[in-house]
Amino acid sequence: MEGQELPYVLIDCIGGRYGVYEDHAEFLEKHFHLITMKEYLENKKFLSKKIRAIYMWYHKPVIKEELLQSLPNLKIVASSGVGIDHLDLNLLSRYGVKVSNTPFVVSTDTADLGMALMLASSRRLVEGYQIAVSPDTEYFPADWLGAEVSGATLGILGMGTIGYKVAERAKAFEMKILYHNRNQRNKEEESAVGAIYCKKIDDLLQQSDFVLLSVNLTPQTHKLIGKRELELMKPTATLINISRGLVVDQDALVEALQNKVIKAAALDVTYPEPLPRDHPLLKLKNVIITPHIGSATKKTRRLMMENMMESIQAGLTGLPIPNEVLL
Ligand SMILES: O=C(O)[C@H](O)CO
Repeated sequence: MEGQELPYVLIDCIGGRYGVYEDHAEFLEKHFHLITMKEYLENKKFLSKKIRAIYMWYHKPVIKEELLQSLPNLKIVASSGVGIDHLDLNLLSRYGVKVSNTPFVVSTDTADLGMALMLASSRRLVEGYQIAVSPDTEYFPADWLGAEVSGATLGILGMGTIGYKVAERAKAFEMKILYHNRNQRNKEEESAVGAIYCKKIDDLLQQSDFVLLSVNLTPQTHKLIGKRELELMKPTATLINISRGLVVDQDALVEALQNKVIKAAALDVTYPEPLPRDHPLLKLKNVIITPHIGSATKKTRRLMMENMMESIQAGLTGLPIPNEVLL
């Protein structure tokens, strides 16, 4: 409203790999007074009482207790994306700070990426590209074959919104779909996509040609896939991870890939991100890695920003917060 001061909202920075996009910042500045971390640190005395919300774009700024102590009027943290493993919800709740995320707008793109990774890995797109552009390689190497996706068995670990969207896509590829959910079995969704519920993860691992991880990272799913689980998979199977790197024991994965315990891996997430340049996963031919781009399309990132803006506005005016994350 005219004459009224815009609410002060803390962001990490504008621009760069994890910074708020410039066009998003331009839009947000119509509604908020954006303060970067740098500005905040330079003028802490004045700003600490002013800031009422944090706009947390790609897990930044990092929120530690010290920051919360210095922001007495902080009401809400709006976090981009669906995963909230980077937030200490108990700590935030102790400081009376509400949290929101953007779960629904990211699911379609993330599911698309899961399919893209499965297809790229099975049909060896990255290697194929290298063959096509390399002047020295034989153009159609005789024994250079991929594996078929259509008709193969896909095991989805974590049939939430993203997992379900992967299943819808896999159905169109005539795949046999298995799934496992720790907590709920959804019979309606299951029959809509023709998926078969596996009560035991082990059954899913043993039967799948592709195992796709779309679980949240929680203490229960931390390193859910380790040496034992990899050994249960078929030697011809591929592991696809669109959830969080820490859902997989990465050392065990490297070993399994080097020793051909499983055939391949296609990963949008690792730990750390990015991997150190000399990491063994970057040297293996049977691995495809993308830089955590599940939601990285123009439209989705814009929707995420709009969701976050709406949550902050609701949080600051006492209205119900869309996509509030409850403890
Ligand atoms: O959780 C998500 O939506 C993305 O992986 C970014 O954190």
